[in-house]
Amino acid sequence: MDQNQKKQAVARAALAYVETDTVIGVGTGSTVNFFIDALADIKHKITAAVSSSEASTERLKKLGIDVLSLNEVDSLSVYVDGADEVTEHKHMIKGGGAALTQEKIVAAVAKRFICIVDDSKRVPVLGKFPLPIEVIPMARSYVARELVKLGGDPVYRQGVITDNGNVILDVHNLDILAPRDLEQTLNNIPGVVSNGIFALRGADVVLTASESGVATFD
Ligand SMILES: O=C[C@H](O)[C@H](O)[C@H](O)COP(=O)(O)O
Repeated sequence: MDQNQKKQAVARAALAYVETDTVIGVGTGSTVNFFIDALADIKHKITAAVSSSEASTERLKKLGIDVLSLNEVDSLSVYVDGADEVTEHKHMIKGGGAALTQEKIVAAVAKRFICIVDDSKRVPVLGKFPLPIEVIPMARSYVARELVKLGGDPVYRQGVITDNGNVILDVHNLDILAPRDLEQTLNNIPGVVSNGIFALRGADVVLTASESGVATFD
Protein backbone atom coordinates (compact mmCIF):
# COMPACT_ATOMS: atom_id res chain seq x y z
CA MET A 1 0.00 0.00 0.00
CA ASP A 2 1.54 3.38 -0.93
CA GLN A 3 1.05 6.56 1.10
CA ASN A 4 -1.87 7.78 -1.02
CA GLN A 5 -3.67 4.46 -0.61
CA LYS A 6 -3.20 4.75 3.16
CA LYS A 7 -4.56 8.31 3.10
CA GLN A 8 -7.55 7.14 1.11
CA ALA A 9 -8.21 4.22 3.47
CA VAL A 10 -8.09 6.38 6.60
CA ALA A 11 -10.25 9.05 4.95
CA ARG A 12 -12.93 6.49 4.15
CA ALA A 13 -12.78 5.15 7.73
CA ALA A 14 -13.61 8.66 9.00
CA LEU A 15 -17.00 8.51 7.25
CA ALA A 16 -18.21 6.33 10.15
CA TYR A 17 -17.96 9.40 12.42
CA VAL A 18 -20.21 11.56 10.23
CA GLU A 19 -23.58 11.97 11.97
CA THR A 20 -26.81 12.25 9.99
CA ASP A 21 -28.43 15.69 9.63
CA THR A 22 -25.60 17.62 11.24
CA VAL A 23 -23.14 20.26 10.08
CA ILE A 24 -19.58 18.92 10.08
CA GLY A 25 -16.19 20.64 10.17
CA VAL A 26 -13.70 19.85 7.43
CA GLY A 27 -9.93 20.39 7.66
CA THR A 28 -7.30 20.97 5.00
CA GLY A 29 -4.60 18.99 3.22
CA SER A 30 -3.96 15.99 1.04
CA THR A 31 -5.46 13.48 3.50
CA VAL A 32 -8.59 15.58 3.96
CA ASN A 33 -8.91 15.89 0.19
CA PHE A 34 -9.52 12.13 0.13
CA PHE A 35 -12.06 12.60 2.94
CA ILE A 36 -13.90 15.30 0.96
CA ASP A 37 -14.01 13.04 -2.10
CA ALA A 38 -15.42 10.20 0.02
CA LEU A 39 -17.88 12.56 1.69
CA ALA A 40 -19.39 13.32 -1.68
CA ASP A 41 -20.79 9.74 -1.72
CA ILE A 42 -22.82 10.42 1.44
CA LYS A 43 -23.48 14.14 1.00
CA HIS A 44 -27.26 13.63 1.30
CA LYS A 45 -26.60 12.48 4.89
CA ILE A 46 -25.24 15.82 6.18
CA THR A 47 -26.81 19.28 6.36
CA ALA A 48 -23.66 21.14 5.30
CA ALA A 49 -19.97 21.59 6.03
CA VAL A 50 -17.88 24.36 7.58
CA SER A 51 -14.45 24.52 5.99
CA SER A 52 -11.05 25.53 7.39
CA SER A 53 -9.57 26.91 4.15
CA GLU A 54 -10.34 28.35 0.75
CA ALA A 55 -8.89 25.20 -0.84
CA SER A 56 -11.22 22.86 1.04
CA THR A 57 -14.20 25.15 0.45
CA GLU A 58 -13.57 25.04 -3.28
CA ARG A 59 -13.27 21.23 -3.30
CA LEU A 60 -16.41 20.76 -1.19
CA LYS A 61 -18.45 23.07 -3.41
CA LYS A 62 -17.19 21.41 -6.60
CA LEU A 63 -18.57 18.12 -5.28
CA GLY A 64 -21.95 19.68 -4.52
CA ILE A 65 -21.53 19.87 -0.73
CA ASP A 66 -23.02 23.02 0.85
CA VAL A 67 -20.50 25.13 2.76
CA LEU A 68 -21.59 27.47 5.57
CA SER A 69 -19.52 30.12 7.32
CA LEU A 70 -18.67 29.31 10.92
CA ASN A 71 -20.70 32.32 12.05
CA GLU A 72 -23.85 30.70 10.69
CA VAL A 73 -23.65 27.66 12.98
CA ASP A 74 -23.79 27.09 16.75
CA SER A 75 -22.15 23.71 16.81
CA LEU A 76 -20.42 21.10 14.70
CA SER A 77 -20.91 17.42 15.44
CA VAL A 78 -17.45 16.49 14.30
CA TYR A 79 -14.26 17.94 12.81
CA VAL A 80 -12.17 15.75 10.51
CA ASP A 81 -8.61 16.79 9.72
CA GLY A 82 -5.12 15.46 9.04
CA ALA A 83 -1.92 16.30 10.92
CA ASP A 84 1.79 16.65 10.28
CA GLU A 85 2.64 14.79 13.49
CA VAL A 86 0.54 13.11 16.19
CA THR A 87 1.53 11.49 19.50
CA GLU A 88 -0.04 8.80 21.65
CA HIS A 89 -1.45 11.65 23.77
CA LYS A 90 -3.37 12.79 20.66
CA HIS A 91 -1.35 16.02 20.57
CA MET A 92 -0.56 17.23 17.06
CA ILE A 93 1.53 19.55 14.95
CA LYS A 94 -0.51 21.05 12.13
CA GLY A 95 -0.07 23.85 9.61
CA GLY A 96 2.12 22.27 6.96
CA GLY A 97 -0.40 23.66 4.49
CA ALA A 98 -0.58 27.06 6.28
CA ALA A 99 -4.22 26.55 7.34
CA LEU A 100 -3.56 26.18 11.09
CA THR A 101 -5.48 29.20 12.38
CA GLN A 102 -8.81 28.46 10.76
CA GLU A 103 -8.30 24.76 11.54
CA LYS A 104 -7.85 25.58 15.23
CA ILE A 105 -10.96 27.77 15.26
CA VAL A 106 -13.20 25.24 13.50
CA ALA A 107 -11.84 22.42 15.68
CA ALA A 108 -12.64 24.46 18.82
CA VAL A 109 -16.33 24.52 17.87
CA ALA A 110 -16.60 20.80 17.10
CA LYS A 111 -17.79 18.25 19.64
CA ARG A 112 -15.29 15.65 18.42
CA PHE A 113 -11.99 15.99 16.56
CA ILE A 114 -11.20 12.99 14.35
CA CYS A 115 -7.56 13.06 13.26
CA ILE A 116 -6.81 11.05 10.13
CA VAL A 117 -3.20 10.11 9.36
CA ASP A 118 -1.03 7.49 7.74
CA ASP A 119 1.54 5.81 9.96
CA SER A 120 4.37 8.14 8.85
CA LYS A 121 2.79 10.88 10.99
CA ARG A 122 2.88 8.98 14.30
CA VAL A 123 5.74 10.20 16.54
CA PRO A 124 6.82 9.65 20.16
CA VAL A 125 7.53 13.38 20.69
CA LEU A 126 6.42 16.42 18.64
CA GLY A 127 9.00 18.63 16.96
CA LYS A 128 10.79 16.83 14.18
CA PHE A 129 8.35 18.49 11.78
CA PRO A 130 9.15 22.24 11.87
CA LEU A 131 6.46 23.97 13.92
CA PRO A 132 4.37 26.40 11.79
CA ILE A 133 3.46 29.71 13.40
CA GLU A 134 1.12 32.22 11.74
CA VAL A 135 2.36 35.76 12.32
CA ILE A 136 1.08 39.27 11.54
CA PRO A 137 3.48 40.45 8.77
CA MET A 138 4.83 43.54 10.60
CA ALA A 139 5.71 41.40 13.66
CA ARG A 140 7.72 38.80 11.72
CA SER A 141 11.24 39.82 12.82
CA TYR A 142 10.24 40.48 16.42
CA VAL A 143 8.47 37.11 16.72
CA ALA A 144 11.45 35.38 15.11
CA ARG A 145 13.78 36.87 17.76
CA GLU A 146 11.45 35.70 20.53
CA LEU A 147 11.41 32.21 19.04
CA VAL A 148 15.21 32.12 19.05
CA LYS A 149 15.11 33.01 22.78
CA LEU A 150 12.91 29.92 23.25
CA GLY A 151 15.59 27.78 21.60
CA GLY A 152 13.98 27.51 18.17
CA ASP A 153 15.36 28.18 14.72
CA PRO A 154 12.61 30.05 12.81
CA VAL A 155 12.57 30.03 9.01
CA TYR A 156 10.33 32.41 7.07
CA ARG A 157 8.11 30.43 4.66
CA GLN A 158 8.89 32.45 1.52
CA GLY A 159 6.06 33.23 -0.86
CA VAL A 160 3.26 31.96 1.39
CA ILE A 161 0.41 34.21 2.53
CA THR A 162 -2.28 32.56 4.63
CA ASP A 163 -6.01 32.80 3.95
CA ASN A 164 -5.98 35.47 6.69
CA GLY A 165 -3.32 37.61 4.95
CA ASN A 166 -0.49 36.68 7.33
CA VAL A 167 2.90 34.96 7.03
CA ILE A 168 4.28 31.69 8.39
CA LEU A 169 7.45 31.05 10.40
CA ASP A 170 8.48 27.37 10.52
CA VAL A 171 10.39 26.72 13.73
CA HIS A 172 13.08 24.05 13.60
CA ASN A 173 14.82 22.37 16.52
CA LEU A 174 12.19 23.10 19.18
CA ASP A 175 12.07 20.67 22.05
CA ILE A 176 8.33 20.01 22.44
CA LEU A 177 8.30 17.89 25.59
CA ALA A 178 5.48 19.93 27.18
CA PRO A 179 3.23 20.75 24.21
CA ARG A 180 0.39 22.35 26.18
CA ASP A 181 2.78 24.75 27.96
CA LEU A 182 4.59 25.65 24.75
CA GLU A 183 1.30 26.17 22.90
CA GLN A 184 0.29 28.71 25.55
CA THR A 185 3.70 30.39 25.66
CA LEU A 186 3.71 30.87 21.88
CA ASN A 187 0.16 32.24 21.93
CA ASN A 188 1.34 34.94 24.34
CA ILE A 189 3.94 36.44 21.98
CA PRO A 190 2.48 39.66 20.52
CA GLY A 191 2.12 39.26 16.77
CA VAL A 192 1.51 35.51 16.87
CA VAL A 193 -1.91 34.74 15.44
CA SER A 194 -1.76 31.05 16.28
CA ASN A 195 0.71 28.20 16.41
CA GLY A 196 0.63 24.69 15.00
CA ILE A 197 0.62 22.84 18.33
CA PHE A 198 -2.81 21.30 18.88
CA ALA A 199 -2.54 20.05 22.46
CA LEU A 200 -4.79 22.29 24.57
CA ARG A 201 -7.50 20.93 22.28
CA GLY A 202 -6.04 17.74 20.89
CA ALA A 203 -7.80 15.06 18.89
CA ASP A 204 -10.52 12.90 20.43
CA VAL A 205 -9.95 10.01 18.05
CA VAL A 206 -6.86 9.25 15.95
CA LEU A 207 -7.33 6.97 12.96
CA THR A 208 -4.05 5.66 11.58
CA ALA A 209 -3.62 3.80 8.30
CA SER A 210 -0.79 1.32 7.96
CA GLU A 211 -0.08 -1.80 5.90
CA SER A 212 -2.27 -3.80 8.26
CA GLY A 213 -5.33 -1.54 7.95
CA VAL A 214 -6.81 1.38 9.88
CA ALA A 215 -6.31 1.45 13.64
CA THR A 216 -8.55 3.48 15.96
CA PHE A 217 -7.13 5.19 19.01
CA ASP A 218 -9.65 6.94 21.28
O1 LIG B 1 -2.25 23.43 7.19
C1 LIG B 1 -2.46 22.26 6.89
C2 LIG B 1 -2.97 21.24 7.79
O2 LIG B 1 -2.66 21.38 9.14
C3 LIG B 1 -2.89 19.80 7.32
O3 LIG B 1 -3.95 19.15 7.96
C4 LIG B 1 -1.60 19.08 7.64
O4 LIG B 1 -0.52 19.83 7.10
C5 LIG B 1 -1.59 17.64 7.11
O5 LIG B 1 -1.68 17.68 5.73
P1 LIG B 1 -1.53 16.38 4.82
O6 LIG B 1 -2.72 15.54 5.05
O7 LIG B 1 -1.44 16.92 3.42
O8 LIG B 1 -0.25 15.72 5.22
